[in-house]
Amino acid sequence: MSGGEQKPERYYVGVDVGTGSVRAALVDQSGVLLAFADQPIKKWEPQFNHHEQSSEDIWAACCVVTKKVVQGIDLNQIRGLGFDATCSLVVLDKQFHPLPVNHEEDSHRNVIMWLDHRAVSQVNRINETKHSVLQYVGGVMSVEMQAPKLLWLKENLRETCWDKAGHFFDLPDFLSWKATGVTARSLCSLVCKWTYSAERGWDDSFWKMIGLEDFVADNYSKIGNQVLPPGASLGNGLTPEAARDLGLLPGIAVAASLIDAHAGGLGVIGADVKGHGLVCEGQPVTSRLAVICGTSSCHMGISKDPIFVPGVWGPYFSAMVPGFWLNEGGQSVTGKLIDHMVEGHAAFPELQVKATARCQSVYAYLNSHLDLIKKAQPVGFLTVDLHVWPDFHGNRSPLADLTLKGMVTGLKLSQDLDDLAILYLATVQAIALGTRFIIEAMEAAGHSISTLFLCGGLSKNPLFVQMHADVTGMPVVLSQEVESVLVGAAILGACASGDFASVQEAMAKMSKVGKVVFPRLQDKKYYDKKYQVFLKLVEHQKEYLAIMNDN
Ligand SMILES: Nc1ncnc2c1ncn2[C@@H]1O[C@H](COP(=O)(O)OP(=O)(O)O)[C@@H](O)[C@H]1O
Ligand SMILES: O=C(CO)[C@H](O)[C@H](O)COP(=O)(O)O
Repeated sequence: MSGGEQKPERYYVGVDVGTGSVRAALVDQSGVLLAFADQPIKKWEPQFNHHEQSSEDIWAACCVVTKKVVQGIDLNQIRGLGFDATCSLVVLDKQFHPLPVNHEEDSHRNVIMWLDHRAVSQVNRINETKHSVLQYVGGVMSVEMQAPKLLWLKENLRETCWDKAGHFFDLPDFLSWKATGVTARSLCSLVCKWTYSAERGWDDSFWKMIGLEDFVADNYSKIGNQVLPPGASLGNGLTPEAARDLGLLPGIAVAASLIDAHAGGLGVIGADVKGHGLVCEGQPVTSRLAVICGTSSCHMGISKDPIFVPGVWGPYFSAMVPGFWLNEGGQSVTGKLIDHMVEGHAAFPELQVKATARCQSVYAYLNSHLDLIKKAQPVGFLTVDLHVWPDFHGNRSPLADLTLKGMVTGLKLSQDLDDLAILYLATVQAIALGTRFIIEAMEAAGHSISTLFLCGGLSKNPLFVQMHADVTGMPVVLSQEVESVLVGAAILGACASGDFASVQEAMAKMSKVGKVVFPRLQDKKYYDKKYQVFLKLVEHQKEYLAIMNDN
């Protein structure tokens, strides 16, 4: 806790539910984190591509971390509470009790996680309709969105789940309901994951066409017919029951929520960049791309007018920054891919022992190991003959092809630590090359991006950050607060409290530039060649498929 007599008197609590853990922070009016706590959450993978969680487990973790960050604080000084979360699907019955989303009928597991790919046949059928709502999700609906998952539940768990269901929530909206008892949904979740339009509302013809006419018949009461902008104050604020659970006072303002990537965007994109030598200083905010890198990476670009980017989600109106359109590019697994590559390598046990002996994370150890083996050359040059295509969980953007697979070329008959470190480097580079691929698609459609604003767990990795700068040729801005997603959640609480007149005002006051990492332009030629190979990899993958499918 920071001391001093000038302590601001108004605090906000931000709660961020990621894929692997729940985090909370106590944040002051200038966006400084005064306390932080985190807690892992449970995940189940009962079969390949099925990923489930428990809303009760998640809420319990929210309570643990919130109680921790407000310890020792005069609770009267806490003015507002904001939640963000992954865009997972929570299913409750008519009495708001959890319903099973699995064949095992385990009602504890009532959340289909965002990365769950069970609804492939459903999403293919939805895309075949070519309905006009698909224009607003990049032209192709993702299996990670809610409509295919809902259809899967109707087709596969009719009696045990679908017929009993009373409420389908996006996880961010579940949390605000739990805190306030208000079932209103956030415009962010409904627009980005449920095909709701900020201008036109629900499109009856879409739900009828895909076989979910049930929602139309009951006026969308199960998926939300009251919609509020993120940061709007909900009902009478925190209920006495939720206040007891969270260790806060009843009645404090609770905001309509955001999806986690969008909260990260709010936490970083509005910062005052004066004095950092950044080209975006003289440019509109639309020249900034927020990249939120955790289990997945999300590339959030805003525009004054709608921009249709094939394979990039959106354009979504007012889903992140009010009054702006949002395009959201993404890579479904990034942090998860790095962990997969590192943990699956034969030298991982040796890495763990050595990193533990030095009291380092495995990533910090690998980064210093790469520095040792690179000798005089730049570290990135160690992968001259090792290339990775990172779509181990399909391509979210800009190809929007969930059938794509990962590729590695340049393997040797070696399984030592050097080999692991270089494979890790090639994976990090592949993720950065994927970001470049997304940026090029966004620019080809009309965006003009000059600067990246990175946050999320992977932004703590200096190699990941430098590779994003080198591969894209753009400066990367890191925020003063590493946990910028939590600043975004706190901005919501601050807006709900009425202490700021608008989300824009809160963003300008609460997000701050920390460090800027510039690209090593002298290495540009090398990364241009790596990018050329990168694009060839997917071309070749498609060729292999065509050969194998040829009768
Ligand atoms: N200190 C660190 N150094 C390097 N990478 C890290 C660090 N902490 C987390 N990561 C990476 O970030 C990922 C998780 O990011 P996080 O934002 O916590 O995810 P989520 O929000 O999805 O729960 C992990 O998969 C890991 O690869
Ligand atoms: O779809 C998304 C945002 O629209 C995110 O990928 C999803 O919410 C998971 O986020 P994270 O990788 O931070 O856990």
